[in-house]
Amino acid sequence: MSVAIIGAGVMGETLLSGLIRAGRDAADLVVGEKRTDRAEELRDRYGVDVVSNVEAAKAETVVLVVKPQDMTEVLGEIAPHLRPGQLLVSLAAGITTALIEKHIPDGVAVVRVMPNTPALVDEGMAAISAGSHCDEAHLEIAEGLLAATGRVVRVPEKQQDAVTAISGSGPAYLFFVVESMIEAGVHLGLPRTTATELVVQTVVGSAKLLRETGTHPTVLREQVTSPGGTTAAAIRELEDHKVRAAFITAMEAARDRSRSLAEGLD
Ligand SMILES: NC(=O)C1=CN([C@@H]2O[C@H](COP(=O)(O)OP(=O)(O)OC[C@H]3O[C@@H](n4cnc5c(N)ncnc54)[C@H](OP(=O)(O)O)[C@@H]3O)[C@@H](O)[C@H]2O)C=CC1
Ligand SMILES: O=C(O)[C@@H]1CCC=N1
Repeated sequence: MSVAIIGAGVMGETLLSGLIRAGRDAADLVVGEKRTDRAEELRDRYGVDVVSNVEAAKAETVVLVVKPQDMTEVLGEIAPHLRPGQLLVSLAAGITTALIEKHIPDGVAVVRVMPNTPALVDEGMAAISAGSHCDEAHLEIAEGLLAATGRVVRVPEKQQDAVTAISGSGPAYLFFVVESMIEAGVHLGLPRTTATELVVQTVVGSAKLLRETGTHPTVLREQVTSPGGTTAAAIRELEDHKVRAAFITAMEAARDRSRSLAEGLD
């Protein structure tokens, strides 16, 4: 099964590297990339063929990983070369399957995916939704691609903007918390390297605890919070600074931005 990736930036290269790690034959993968220096880099690094978008559009499965703003231009370029029976998988935030279907021939199936960057270490979280001409076999192909780099769930497409706000952008919020805790450690007088090691291992350990025990995060937080102790003092400050409310409004903003990304594209 041949797979083309059009748009090999951060997310496109993440998917490409995951497919290679998972044992896909580089001979069955092609990348659509215009910049010659980048094409050379990808050829050297992964042993894949780097071709024009038009050439890439001949693959059985074509994965679009360009920015939402570039999507209609790329669709316009490849649409005359797509044929019924192919599968088009879009990883772009905010771009609906209906918008994509307007630009391509009838009979080309579309799957919308929201992945995230932990896919780079095979701990990705991807949510997939079917377009209107998509059957179970198409969904399984898309699932197979994303399962190479982590977990995959199916969601109704109307949930994709919320998914984008939670797991798509989510790694950035956690890195922001990590940065903030490291700065706090430095503020408290710890060497930066020590603060970094303490925070990174605390995040990894806490994530493992959540996943491996399946215990509710509230219970896990209560287990850390000794009566009248240090954690209670810190959590009170986080509540006073409305950090919980800030998370909700931040994710509403991400959801709204996802909804508006396709504005002006038709
Ligand atoms: N980064 C993330 O965490 C996530 C990203 N996504 C989605 O993935 C998509 C890509 O995002 P990201 O990887 O961050 O962005 P990048 O800017 O890193 O990647 C976009 C890539 O598309 C290339 N490109 C632009 N126009 C064309 C074209 N006409 N033909 C071929 N390639 C083209 C760009 O090349 P050049 O640099 O030469 O312009 C660039 O390499 C977006 O739609 C985003 O919503 C989804 C989930 C998570
Ligand atoms: O910031 C963005 O728009 C993309 C989509 C989800 C994560 N990164």
